[in-house]
Amino acid sequence: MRKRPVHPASSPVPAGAYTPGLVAGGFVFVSGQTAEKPGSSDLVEGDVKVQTRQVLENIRGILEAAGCSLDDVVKVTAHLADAEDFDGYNEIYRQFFSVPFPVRTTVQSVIPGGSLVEIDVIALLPERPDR
Ligand SMILES: CC(=[NH2+])C(=O)[O-]
Repeated sequence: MRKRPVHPASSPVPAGAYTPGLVAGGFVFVSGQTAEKPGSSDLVEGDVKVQTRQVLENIRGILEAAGCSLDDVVKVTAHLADAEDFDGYNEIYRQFFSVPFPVRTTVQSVIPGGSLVEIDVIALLPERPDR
């Protein structure tokens, strides 16, 4: 299969016409994740730190279901509803990634649904002879 969908039961229920993750061409592409609780479409309650942690846990679950981890992430795009939240978001982000950090873009955006943060990533799948 040229595109393998990744949709673990633990990931939030997609709120639109997208798949949580797609494996293609040796990469895992993860859709923008908001701070929804696992298996739900309800947002976790809390500030940008709480929400960033939830978003990154959601991304971790999708990557693990695809066969890789946060250590394999090469590209991150993050949207903050309020640029003033940058420091709180960045503090939590640093707890999930280590040097060499993925390349990253962080912008302020209008995020539908009320999440304070939305993040999408691209990760490299570890090489395996059967893939
Ligand atoms: C939440 C999301 N990824 C979307 O595109 O609606």
